[in-house]
Amino acid sequence: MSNTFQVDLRGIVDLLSHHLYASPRVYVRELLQNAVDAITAAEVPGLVSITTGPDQLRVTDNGIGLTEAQVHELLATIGRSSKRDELGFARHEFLGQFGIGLLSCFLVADEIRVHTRRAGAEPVLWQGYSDGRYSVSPGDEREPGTTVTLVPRRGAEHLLSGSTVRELAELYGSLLPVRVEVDNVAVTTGSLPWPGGDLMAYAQEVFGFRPLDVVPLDVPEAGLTGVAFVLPTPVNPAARGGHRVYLKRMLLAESIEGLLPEWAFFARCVVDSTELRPTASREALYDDGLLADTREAIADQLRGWLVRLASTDPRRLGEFLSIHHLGVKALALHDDEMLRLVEQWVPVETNLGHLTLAEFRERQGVLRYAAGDDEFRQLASVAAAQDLGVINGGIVYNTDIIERLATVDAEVRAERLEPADVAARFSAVDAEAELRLRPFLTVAQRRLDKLGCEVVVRGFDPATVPALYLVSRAAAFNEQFTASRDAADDLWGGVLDALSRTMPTDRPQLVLNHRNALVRRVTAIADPGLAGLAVESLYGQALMLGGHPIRPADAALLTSSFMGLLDRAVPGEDK
Ligand SMILES: Nc1ncnc2c1ncn2[C@@H]1O[C@H](COP(=O)(O)OP(=O)(O)OP(=O)(O)O)[C@@H](O)[C@H]1O
Repeated sequence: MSNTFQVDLRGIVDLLSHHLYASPRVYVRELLQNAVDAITAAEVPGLVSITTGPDQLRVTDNGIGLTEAQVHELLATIGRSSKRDELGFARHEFLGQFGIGLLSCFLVADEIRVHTRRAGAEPVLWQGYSDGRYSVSPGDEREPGTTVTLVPRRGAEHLLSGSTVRELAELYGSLLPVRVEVDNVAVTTGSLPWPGGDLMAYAQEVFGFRPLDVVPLDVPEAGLTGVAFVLPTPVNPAARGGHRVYLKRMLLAESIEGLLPEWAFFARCVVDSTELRPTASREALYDDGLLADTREAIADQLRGWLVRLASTDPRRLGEFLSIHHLGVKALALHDDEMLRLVEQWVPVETNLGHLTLAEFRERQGVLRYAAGDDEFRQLASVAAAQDLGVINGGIVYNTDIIERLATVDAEVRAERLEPADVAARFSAVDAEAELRLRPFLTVAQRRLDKLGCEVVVRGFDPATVPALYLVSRAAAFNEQFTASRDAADDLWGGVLDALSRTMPTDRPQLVLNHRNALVRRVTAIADPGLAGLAVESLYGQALMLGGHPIRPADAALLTSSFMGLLDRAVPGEDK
């Protein structure tokens, strides 16, 4: 036995309003679309005229109209559309295709009236109700075309008011190639705002900003033209910005995602396409191969813009990067194009001044970086004095970008600056001076032994730096390790003790600069007590200069050495 599906219209309308369309306001778009399609089918110079009033809304077109048979077939059959071919494919020239758009009127009205006439046929009046009934009767005499009348549902009157309808018709339809009037005033502009025109003003109007630059877009395979506006202020690349997309000049939505690759976060586009397809809700682009190709083509055009800027207008590129460098750098971590852009164009802080990574590599042969800001500050001037370039890897993403460059490009060498690299370039003091320093060094070493620090004297530039506290990575690990062992309970402490026997034992060093006049005077102090206090002070100063953590033992030492020096510096007798 074969039966036919029954359709519960209320259920379908509920489905549309709550699950398909984001807002009942889309009914204006659907009515406009049907009118424009009817005009396209009729191949006449068209006019869509919308009139509003307290009791009803009317949309009249001089399009192809419907015969009585078509009214039964098309208006009363959900999912039936005249805009698909025999094989069910959307016919290219039309906006609609799904055969459900008219139902959106039930989001705002309980009754839809369609008064229509096909040239050479009798006029027909179709009345459909949201409870699923419909009737067909002979219509009054009229010109070929169609008038759709909606009677507002109670509570939905504001959605059919003159001002709302005008706003919506303008929003969706302002670029349509067919003239559309609301209460006798045109809402259509008749032409696309690009390629000519005042696009700066246009961006201000639609997006509310004055772009840094305007990039024309053209993707013939998607029948796409438009513009990308480059944002004049920084944005978070993770916050997806939508694009304004028109399909066959009808607005799809103001905030469409997926049109640009993630790295192009700095652009907002307005485009019109004849080939891209909408989803059934007409609120998003259908995600197919054509959309992927289009995305790629737009990406190429934006990339081309960046490359062009680099060669023709570096000043503007600099401006662009100073606004968007954080986003560009963030994306450089997973996008090779952006990585190259950063390498070539984004200046980073180095101890040789601000340079791009490419410039730095050209001069130094290697991307040598200090992993943290503190490490950089401590070593920058000393390393520079030894002709050792170093990049501040402590600034956002720098270290990750440098390491990634070395991973993707075999030619690039990245090297983390080890304090030992700097120290290796220091010169030893001569044998005679060494001998003279010995008593001082013995005192100094005794004072700093309890802090696990080794004291050495070397000559290095700049002479203004009296002392450096150098911690190799192994020593830094050792320090942390000792701190956790001290804090651990017996069982865990035992495990850590056993481990410590397998660890390298190099200790942090306090390197006193023999070229520094003060240090030279300190090393010549005959009084061991005063020499000890001076070394402790230099130790404290070097710790702070390098931004090293001050442990409780260091703090105690700093206080006692300061008090000791003060005691000796201030004249007078204790009572
Ligand atoms: N103003 C009109 N003039 C002539 N025919 C119309 C008009 N409005 C609707 N129709 C006919 O009714 C059919 C159904 O319209 P409906 O809006 O439900 O779907 P559609 O436009 O085909 O597709 P979509 O769901 O994508 O909008 C259309 O295919 C068209 O044949």
